[in-house]
Amino acid sequence: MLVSEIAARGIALLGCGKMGSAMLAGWLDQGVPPGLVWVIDPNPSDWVRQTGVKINVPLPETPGEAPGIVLIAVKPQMMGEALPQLQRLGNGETLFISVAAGTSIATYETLLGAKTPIIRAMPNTPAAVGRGITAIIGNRIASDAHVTRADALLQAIGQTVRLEREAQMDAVTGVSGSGPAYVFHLIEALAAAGEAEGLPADLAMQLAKATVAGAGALAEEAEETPSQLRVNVTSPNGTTQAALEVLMDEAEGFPALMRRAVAAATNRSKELSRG
Ligand SMILES: NC(=O)C1=CN([C@@H]2O[C@H](COP(=O)(O)OP(=O)(O)OC[C@H]3O[C@@H](n4cnc5c(N)ncnc54)[C@H](OP(=O)(O)O)[C@@H]3O)[C@@H](O)[C@H]2O)C=CC1
Ligand SMILES: O=C(O)[C@@H]1CCC=N1
Repeated sequence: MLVSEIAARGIALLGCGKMGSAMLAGWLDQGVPPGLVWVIDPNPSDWVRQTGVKINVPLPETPGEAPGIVLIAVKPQMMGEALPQLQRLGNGETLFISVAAGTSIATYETLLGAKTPIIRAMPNTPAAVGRGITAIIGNRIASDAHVTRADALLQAIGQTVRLEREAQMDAVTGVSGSGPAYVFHLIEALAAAGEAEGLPADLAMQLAKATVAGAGALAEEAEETPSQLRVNVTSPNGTTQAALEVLMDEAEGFPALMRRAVAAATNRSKELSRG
């Protein structure tokens, strides 16, 4: 299904910051006419302003003319203030898709009505270059056709995966939603370590970025597992082995640290869901 077909009845984007803009860029790239997009955001960026979308224009009131899709991309903390203006589109023809972390389907059903088709989604920021991954799950009202439409719309910014249970969303947020930040921090730390070993800062950063980008591409494209790819780098008693003995330390190494980091993000997502 083409994104431009899905957008035929219009898309309203509530919140057009980093994530909303990444999605908007993906849709426009895929041929969605800007005139079919309503952006609701108090401070749209210069980029959003020059796209030609309708900005802070009242949505049509007439039944049948309301946007077919509302995509919610405000911070969870702003939801109480932002969402009520769209309440009248609940319990109707409009499909709601939310990318907000830690805002449960039940919260939307309370605000919009239990008969509203709702898709909860968790994307990540590589969406800005069309390389995101978004996990999705629908409420009981959402039909296969609704989920397929949401899936196709979110594929404009990368891969999608469908979840079996909403409860999985907290761990998904901890792994892929927040995950890009861990990788960016890895780049920072790798470059800083290179500098500490005497490399100039810009050279260390270039090496670190290209290494992470290249290893990521290889992990996605190669037939071998990441474990085998790691083994392929590691010569017996060589340099990599020396580093991995530090990184794989059971108590203080990378796996233990990552376990704690992902648990912290997952728990924060659960806390946000409780409100
Ligand atoms: N960034 C990320 O990596 C990811 C974010 N998410 C989720 O995406 C959502 C958006 O995050 P992100 O794009 O990073 O945040 P941003 O702050 O970049 O974007 C949110 C936008 O909403 C605007 N806004 C604030 N109040 C209102 C309102 N009342 N009505 C309409 N718009 C409003 C903000 O304007 P202003 O700046 O002027 O306040 C801003 O432009 C969040 O719920 C987050 O959990 C999900 C996955 C990954
Ligand atoms: O930090 C956050 O809360 C959001 C959700 C996932 C990534 N950013």
